[in-house]
Amino acid sequence: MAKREDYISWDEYFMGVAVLSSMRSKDPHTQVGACIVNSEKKIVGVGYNGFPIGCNDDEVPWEREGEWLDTKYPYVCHAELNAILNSISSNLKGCTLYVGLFPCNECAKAIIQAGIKEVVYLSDKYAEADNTKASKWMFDQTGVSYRKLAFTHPSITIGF
Ligand SMILES: O=c1ccn([C@H]2C[C@H](O)[C@@H](COP(=O)(O)O)O2)c(=O)[nH]1
Ligand SMILES: [Zn+2]
Repeated sequence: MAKREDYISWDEYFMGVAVLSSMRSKDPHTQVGACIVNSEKKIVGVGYNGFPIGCNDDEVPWEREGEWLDTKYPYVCHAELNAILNSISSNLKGCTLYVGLFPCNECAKAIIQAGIKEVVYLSDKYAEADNTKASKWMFDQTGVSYRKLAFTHPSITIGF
């Protein structure tokens, strides 16, 4: 019997883990997941956007607009930062980060400082925002490559 031919690629597999992680997010507007992979194609960290451990999910706001302190923005911990902080390895040098949304400037700084060398993303919906432009400038300066996921499987179904 011949081997299966419709298996998913490594990129699809790791982005699939990132997307699955995003399904844990409680953000009603934008759910982001991230998956860090080392040079041996082993997953060393995953994360999603959410409030810090100990912050009550029911008390913190998920608003996007209004007084800054009454929005989610000062409190939410981004998927990429959570993946880095959750990592099982203290050394992320040369790793690739798969993420649903192009990293913001704060995450870009953490990615660079951690030694991650490649970012694979799904959506760049905030490409025109200054913080995304700053991320790309920093990645270009520091040799962190980035590319949009190329896929042959537009959807992956998980059933239980
Ligand atoms: O690099 C990033 C940028 C954003 N996020 C998170 C932070 C928020 O929970 C959402 C963005 O919310 P909007 O309502 O789309 O402004 O995405 C992230 O995890 N990583
Ligand atoms: Zn961020």
